[in-house]
Amino acid sequence: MTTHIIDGKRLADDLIAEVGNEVRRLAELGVPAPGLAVVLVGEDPASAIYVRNKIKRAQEAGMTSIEKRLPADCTQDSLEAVVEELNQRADVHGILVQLPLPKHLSEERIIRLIAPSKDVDGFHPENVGLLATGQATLIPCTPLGCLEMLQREIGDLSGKHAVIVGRSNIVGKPMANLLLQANCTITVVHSRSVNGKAIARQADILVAAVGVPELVDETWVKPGAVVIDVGINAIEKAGKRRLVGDVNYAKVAPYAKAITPVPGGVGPMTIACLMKNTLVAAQHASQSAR
Ligand SMILES: Nc1nc(=O)c2c([nH]1)NC[C@@H]1CN(c3ccc(C(=O)N[C@@H](CCC(=O)O)C(=O)O)cc3)C=[N+]21
Repeated sequence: MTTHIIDGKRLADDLIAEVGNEVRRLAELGVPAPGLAVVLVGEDPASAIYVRNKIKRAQEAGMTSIEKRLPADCTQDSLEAVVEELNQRADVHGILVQLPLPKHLSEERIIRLIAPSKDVDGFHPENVGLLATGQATLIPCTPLGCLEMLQREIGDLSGKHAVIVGRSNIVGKPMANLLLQANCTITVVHSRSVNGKAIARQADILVAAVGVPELVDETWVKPGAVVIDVGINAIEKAGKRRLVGDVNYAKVAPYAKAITPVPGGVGPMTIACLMKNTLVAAQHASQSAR
């Protein structure tokens, strides 16, 4: 059996090109360019790299982008003031506040403050509720990218047993809702599950989103499963920093029908879906302005 390696980088390039075409088509109709605002609190170098990447991709897709930086010790009020200003701005259609925030700030309050129509992460409780009831327009970027890859790989997902490892608000839970919408049978396993490995081994679709480097090895995987690795963990190996997923790629790949690599899998698709969501938010804004 040859394993298909899902090329997230190429799919992301394709998706961003599609978004770019739509942005240009809208420009010809006089619709202003979609605008994305990224808010970064603190100086974490990894976060700074992601933010730079998001800004670069937005420009590639013909969007405008602004970056707001606040010091790591900023107050809740000062961050809230930035979000409120972005909520008001007509040229900003998407707002992303890079998470996690420093401990002294309330993520929950910030997420609730972002206008739901500009919440391109899909984290606001209103958007979470719309996703859970099948009415979503802004769907969390990572699960959306995973769904896109699964549909390209498998086609119709109806009746497939999807096991999601991890229950975070940003990946595990929305992934479960999205795959349920796509008619999968869903199991979510997590740190308190009894024998999660045996459950994972029943999966046609296995999504690993726990943030534990290389947790999932071949003993977790049914031969022929499609494996999606959401983890992006920086580890030291032989004195060098490198990125690994939540899946032990070398051990799992020979058994999988298809698998996403790290890097070059879910990560680039997450950013492409952010661009897609920003376009969707801008389209809605221009429709409601008419
Ligand atoms: N409000 C919010 N929304 C997010 O979507 C969000 C966030 N906060 N905080 C941080 C995480 C992380 N994240 C990544 C996206 C793409 C790559 C990515 O493209 N990674 C490349 C590798 C990049 C490298 O080499 O370091 C890859 O997997 O191929 C990584 C990480 C989005 N996040």
